[in-house]
Amino acid sequence: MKLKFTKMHGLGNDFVVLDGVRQNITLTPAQLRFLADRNFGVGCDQILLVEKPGQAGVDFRYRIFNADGSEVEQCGNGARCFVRFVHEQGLTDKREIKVETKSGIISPRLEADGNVTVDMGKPIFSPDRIPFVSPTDAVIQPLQVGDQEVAITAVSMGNPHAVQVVADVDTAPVAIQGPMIESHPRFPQRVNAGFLQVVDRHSVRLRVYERGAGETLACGTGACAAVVAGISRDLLDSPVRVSTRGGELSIAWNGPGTPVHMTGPAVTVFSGEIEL
Ligand SMILES: N[C@H](CCC[C@H](N)C(=O)O)C(=O)O
Repeated sequence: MKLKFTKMHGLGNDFVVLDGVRQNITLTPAQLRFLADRNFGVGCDQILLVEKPGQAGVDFRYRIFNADGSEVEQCGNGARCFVRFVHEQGLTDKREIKVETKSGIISPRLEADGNVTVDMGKPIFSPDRIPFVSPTDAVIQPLQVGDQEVAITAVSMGNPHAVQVVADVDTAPVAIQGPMIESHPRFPQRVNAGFLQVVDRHSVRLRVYERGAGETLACGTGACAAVVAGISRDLLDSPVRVSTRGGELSIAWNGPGTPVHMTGPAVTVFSGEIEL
């Protein structure tokens, strides 16, 4: 099967984007892993599949697959690339669209300056989806990681995140603790592991060891989860500039019961075809 694809990235978190509206696409986990393979395939952190919506009042459905072939609930950098893709492909002329994901509806908007703002929906504390009640209820919990006990805040942006505060992201044990937290028994669906350095109340540095992909240059939902965790622990005030290895995101959140808004770039690199 010849498959058309477009290679995109959001701050270096890179994607193979597939038009499942004009192409009938069903991919096995092995085919997904092949597409994501940086030596034998195209290479990416996630595959994004654009489909017709499954419900009224929504413009598209958006399915997200990690490089390991697992399907997940949400992808923030991908949402920004998604809206640029459907616009560039002529699948819509709207600048703001409603998109159905596995974890709910998000609304990405193409800004005049070329950036994209996404209403990422409301955060939920702890991947057990325990509803967030008040700042003091932010779930700060000890997690035994090898011979270390780390204090994490569990936040769901539709997908699960375990965020810990570190003194310096450059020296944080991301390569060691990342995989151990990702597959920790505390998180039966596995988890994305965030390492957050507070620079001041409106700026942070962040590294994320992503579930199903390893450390990426940026993680959109990870930036949302880190800012929500930081604000809930009274370390940050909205809006927050999040510096990742791939560049900067701006995240705004006005507290419990309100959605998180993320603003950042989305870049199309090239389009191609691959024989599957
Ligand atoms: N690895 C994530 C999915 C991709 C999220 C990330 N690329 C983003 O920009 O939010 C997970 O398994 O939940």
